[in-house]
Amino acid sequence: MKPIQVGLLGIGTVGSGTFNVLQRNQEEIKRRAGRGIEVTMVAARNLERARSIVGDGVQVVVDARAVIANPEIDIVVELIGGYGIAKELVLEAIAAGKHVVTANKALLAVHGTEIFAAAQTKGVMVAFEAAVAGGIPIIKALREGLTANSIQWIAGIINGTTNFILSEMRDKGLDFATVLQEAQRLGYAEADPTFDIEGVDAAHKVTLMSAIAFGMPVQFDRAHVEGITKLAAQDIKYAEQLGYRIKLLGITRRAKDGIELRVHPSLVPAKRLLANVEGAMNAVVVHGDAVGTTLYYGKGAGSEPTASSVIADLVDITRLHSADAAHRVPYLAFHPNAMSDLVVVPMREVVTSYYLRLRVADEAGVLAQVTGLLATAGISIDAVLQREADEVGGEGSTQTDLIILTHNTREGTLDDAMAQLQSLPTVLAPIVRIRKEELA
Ligand SMILES: NC(=O)C1=CN([C@@H]2O[C@H](COP(=O)(O)OP(=O)(O)OC[C@H]3O[C@@H](n4cnc5c(N)ncnc54)[C@H](O)[C@@H]3O)[C@@H](O)[C@H]2O)C=CC1
Ligand SMILES: N[C@@H](CC=O)C(=O)O
Ligand code: NA
Repeated sequence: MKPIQVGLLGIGTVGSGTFNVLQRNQEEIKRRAGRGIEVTMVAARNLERARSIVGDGVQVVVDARAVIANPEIDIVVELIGGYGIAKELVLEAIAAGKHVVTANKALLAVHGTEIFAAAQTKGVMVAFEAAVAGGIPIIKALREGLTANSIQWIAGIINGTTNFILSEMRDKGLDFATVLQEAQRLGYAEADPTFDIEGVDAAHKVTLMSAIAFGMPVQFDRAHVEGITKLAAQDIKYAEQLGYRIKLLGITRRAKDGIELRVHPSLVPAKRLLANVEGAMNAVVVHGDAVGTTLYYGKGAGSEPTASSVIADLVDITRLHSADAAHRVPYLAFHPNAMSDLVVVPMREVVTSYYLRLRVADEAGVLAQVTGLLATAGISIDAVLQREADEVGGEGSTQTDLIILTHNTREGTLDDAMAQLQSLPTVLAPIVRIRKEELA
């Protein structure tokens, strides 16, 4: 089947990430979508810069309307931002019968009602996973995974820029303006960063979540919006001393007489997971009546994390419009004829790091013997801890424990080295081995 053809409007931070990830993972994405997905046309302000990203095989134009007018384009991806030209282009794309994918939460939170109505009339999709919490699939979770629930409340850190600012100020003692500049340099901030620091961006996102969670129209104008600009450093410090962290939260909750919709700095107990979400990371807690509390965590901003969500929407649309209804959503995510015969790696070939505990004779040269043997096997050591003999076996003990953390190594290599260690006369008990995962 011919690849589905995509036109990108705007190729800045998110647009370039979208192009690059689609290129890099094209084969795998095709096997999931059941059909290739190709960017064939890009509208950009700076043609030279755009060409340096997409190369010669893609048509690059200044006029975004030329993309919409191209009958070959199936899906228009709006990555310009703002309420101005972006709104006109989205409505024109819908009117032209194109499906639309957008990361533009500002546009949807303010003009969503009009845009969704237009799309409904034309029978096209408007998908916006990237608009809320960047790379975290929170829209899909709310709309599909939690569909059985009466959602009770949602609370989240949904602006990466402000969370980054709060974290860096607290950890490094840096001042507000310096950290904001860094957030801009890293591509986290909105074109107008007051949207971030005054809580507007978070309010756009919580407005979209409230609509999906509670089945109500988007009502950004009703949201309470407070940012972090009035936060004083000493309050952050005092909160810390009381066992709290201050986070900018977006909250929406089913209340007795309606729905709460609010963004403001909040004290969160330091032991909560949300309190430990640092830097540009986002996290959303959703409480449903059936499932209870669930947590979604990941990168809420940046080029490729946001692109990850844009492309997920492209795959969704491609699947929904596949001719073969039985395969619209493959049972195992990949289409049955695109599965590959990958083997499961035997444990001896797995590469990870290890904690080893050796009960050894408390005599000179044992540590050197053990570490020497590991070095000969090519296993590099991350840390060593030798316990005092009397701590291990009581006063006058002749035994002690040697605890070793290794760097990554092949398990087979470690197995062989462990067998050698075990046979040393100075190793007095079976060696304890626990695998260690950094999970970063
Ligand atoms: N950067 C991020 O981490 C995230 C951004 N978003 C949203 O994604 C959208 C895009 O954001 P970024 O990529 O960060 O912005 P950006 O400023 O890096 O890119 C926007 C691009 O659109 C171009 N552009 C402006 N007017 C145009 C026109 N008429 N025709 C063609 N191109 C035009 C600009 O020259 C620029 O290259 C915004 O709605 C933003 O809120 C959403 C989630 C995360
Ligand atoms: N400016 C936003 C970008 C993602 O939506 C943020 O900082 O979270
Ligand atoms: Na998302």
